[in-house]
Amino acid sequence: MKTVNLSVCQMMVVENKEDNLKKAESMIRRSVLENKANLVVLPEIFNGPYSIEAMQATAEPEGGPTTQLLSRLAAELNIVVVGGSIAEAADDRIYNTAFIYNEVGERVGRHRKMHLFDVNIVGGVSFQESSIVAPGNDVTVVETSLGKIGVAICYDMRFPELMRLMTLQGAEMIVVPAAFNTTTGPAHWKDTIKMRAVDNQVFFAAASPARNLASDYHAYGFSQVVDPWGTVLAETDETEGIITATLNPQRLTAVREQLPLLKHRRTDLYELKECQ
Ligand SMILES: O=C(O)CCC(=O)C(=O)O
Repeated sequence: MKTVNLSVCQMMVVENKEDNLKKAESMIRRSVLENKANLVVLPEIFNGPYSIEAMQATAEPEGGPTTQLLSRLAAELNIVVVGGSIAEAADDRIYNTAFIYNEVGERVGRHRKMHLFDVNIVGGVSFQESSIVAPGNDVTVVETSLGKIGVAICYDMRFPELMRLMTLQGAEMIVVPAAFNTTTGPAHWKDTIKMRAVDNQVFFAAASPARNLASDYHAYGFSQVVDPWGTVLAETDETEGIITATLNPQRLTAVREQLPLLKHRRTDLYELKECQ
């Protein structure tokens, strides 16, 4: 991989789609102009609220206004964009999808969330994502000019097998647009980010929306970028803002050489395989 300046835009997502697109555009521009980012990441479902009703209302196909904007900005600013995720209308279904664009605005990857957030936590959050969203079936590792980027969405990051598969497929950075909440966030967000980075010896960036108390779903916030040793390179609180970290490829090489976890796996005793 190359040296990467990664910015996470922890944007305040509101009801109105156009306002969200304007906000995403201005934060992507600021990431480049103020922080010299060459990789910019947005949060999960950034163009409308994270709710069943809103996802139905904001769903659009690839090539719609949201992906057009992301592609145009990637080309104009000469950056790689991991475009958070959107409700994608395709095949008469809705997917929760991240689109990834390169420096000439080409769509170089697409991740459809594989693990859907169907939970009922007593005294806390309840959500039935599968009541509207269909699951994706593909592990996503995107080859870019900056290096190999594994992309997953929110609840996907709780599944260590998926993170390891991406690592075995060459991911050097794992980027996760996410929207944990005020129940599971304080309990698990930072530990999960750290352990996925440490287990797989990758850079790990998790991008949340800012917390909007006017919406039904209270996102946790606290976006983070962590290095392959588990050191936090950048983090924030629950409010809107941009965080930026420099990812140094020598750090990844050094950690993997000095603590060779990936080489020490007992693949004679166990294996992780992709089922077709
Ligand atoms: O895993 C969690 O606690 C939160 C997951 C989530 O909010 C999501 O997948 O959108």
